[in-house]
Amino acid sequence: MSQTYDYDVVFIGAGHGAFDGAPALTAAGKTVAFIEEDRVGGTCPNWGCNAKIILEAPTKLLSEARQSNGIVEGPLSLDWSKAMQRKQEIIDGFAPAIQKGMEAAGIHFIFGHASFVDAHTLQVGDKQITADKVVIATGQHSHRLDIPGKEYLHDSKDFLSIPEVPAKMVIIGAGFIGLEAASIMQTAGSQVTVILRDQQALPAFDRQYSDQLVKELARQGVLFIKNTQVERVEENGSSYSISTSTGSFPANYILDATGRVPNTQGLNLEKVGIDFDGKGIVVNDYLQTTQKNIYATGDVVKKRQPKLTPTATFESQYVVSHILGEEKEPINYPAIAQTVFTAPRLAQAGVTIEEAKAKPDQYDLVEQDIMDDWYRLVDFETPGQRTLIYNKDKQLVGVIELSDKAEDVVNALLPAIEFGCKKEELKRLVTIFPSIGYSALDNLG
Ligand SMILES: Cc1cc2nc3c(=O)[nH]c(=O)nc-3n(C[C@H](O)[C@H](O)[C@H](O)COP(=O)(O)OP(=O)(O)OC[C@H]3O[C@@H](n4cnc5c(N)ncnc54)[C@H](O)[C@@H]3O)c2cc1C
Ligand SMILES: NC(=O)c1ccc[n+]([C@@H]2O[C@H](COP(=O)([O-])OP(=O)(O)OC[C@H]3O[C@@H](n4cnc5c(N)ncnc54)[C@H](O)[C@@H]3O)[C@@H](O)[C@H]2O)c1
Repeated sequence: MSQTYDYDVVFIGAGHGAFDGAPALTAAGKTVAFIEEDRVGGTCPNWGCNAKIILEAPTKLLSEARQSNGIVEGPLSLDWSKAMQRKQEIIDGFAPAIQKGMEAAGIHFIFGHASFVDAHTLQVGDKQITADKVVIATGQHSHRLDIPGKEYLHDSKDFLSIPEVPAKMVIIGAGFIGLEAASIMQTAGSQVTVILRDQQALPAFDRQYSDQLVKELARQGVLFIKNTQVERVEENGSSYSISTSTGSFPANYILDATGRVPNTQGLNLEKVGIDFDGKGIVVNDYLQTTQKNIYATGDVVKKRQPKLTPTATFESQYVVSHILGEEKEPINYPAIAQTVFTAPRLAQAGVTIEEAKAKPDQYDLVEQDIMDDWYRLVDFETPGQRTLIYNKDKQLVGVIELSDKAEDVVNALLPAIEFGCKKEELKRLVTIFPSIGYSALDNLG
């Protein structure tokens, strides 16, 4: 233990930005504490990825059955309250399990809101905690529209506990959260309307692909209202009326899915000279803030890389290696895979179509219709497409796919993208047949 401080390292926040890396510190003999103001585990296990994918699972079964052209038949129905109960039972186990695991690794928990007193001192309630190094891993919270009637809007945390399937649901925003919620609820039986302030859904993805996903969700019944500003919401008996620049829309439930904002509030960052803005905390190539003994990881960091759980994990592990002196090089992000968990999925990794088209001297694009592959018929897949991107050395450097299994295809191709494999080298892999992994690697253009 340090001579002068209570702890060698204190993490503010107990999400993936903290708990994936921290045990390596105690294993190396460092003293470590987590300060957490809410549930241990943070967003992903409690009100993000895990809750979402558990709720989506039964709707996915329903979609697959519907796609089977009458082979799987019968009066199929979804019991939403049972789906919600199952989600809650699984989720309830995460926070205690993570806390137990961390405590077994020798990490202390301090509960409350942390704010800086100075670069080595944190205030939590009436206690002051000192540390040689601090890691800010405070994540993000939902952006909330500031309009008349905003009290009738729900955020993603509320949505993941929605008690019943509303007859009509309006979703404001067509990013990850908006489209995943639209896909789940339309399949579960709601009439979903998604309001976009501009033309394009999912700006993180190539326009041709995001348009194709919107088209597919519209075919399933989701109504998309583009180029529309939401102006106000009024209560109308047991429902609501949403007034916009292009008309009024009725709803029984409204989801405000207009983005997420870094949790920099109430930390007293100005006082210790840490630079930040609306996109997050400024860090250098070692994830150090403008105060060198204070690092930042995960969603709260201002960065180009997607703000996802595996990114937070990678950063947490990097920071710990840097603190231990094992890693002296700047952080070198790998290809980061990402998926929108709609039905169908949209997934990508590596060089994007936009980047490839901007540098035709460096990249070649191969566009593929996935339905050319017989294996896609096995699970009654809906039509989809894939683009592979190769560099001039014929190494696979990027992929984007819209299909029911896009996340597994991108995961299967990720090692090839990250380690710069050529098509001929990948032919050496003897994978399991028949499977989506085989299919992904067998059909490389
Ligand atoms: C609805 C939803 C679905 C998502 N789905 C996916 C997905 O499918 N796949 C994926 O990869 N990513 C997904 N994400 C993103 C993913 O959840 C985040 O990238 C990840 O949780 C970031 O981890 P983090 O540790 O940086 O932050 P968080 O998990 O948000 O943890 C931060 C913690 O800090 C605490 N905290 C904040 N301020 C203070 C303070 N001052 N004092 C004490 N404690 C504080 C918070 O209470 C919180 O527990 C989703 C997010 C949402 C909202
Ligand atoms: N599958 C996943 O991995 C997953 C799922 C959910 C969330 N996430 C993470 O969480 C982040 C946040 O997701 P998100 O969906 O909240 O944000 P987002 O940035 O993906 O989408 C926000 C959407 O809201 C729109 N918007 C913003 N302000 C608006 C306004 N005033 N009126 C109308 N529309 C407005 C934007 O144009 C955009 O389409 C994601 O970027 C991602 O990092 C990941």
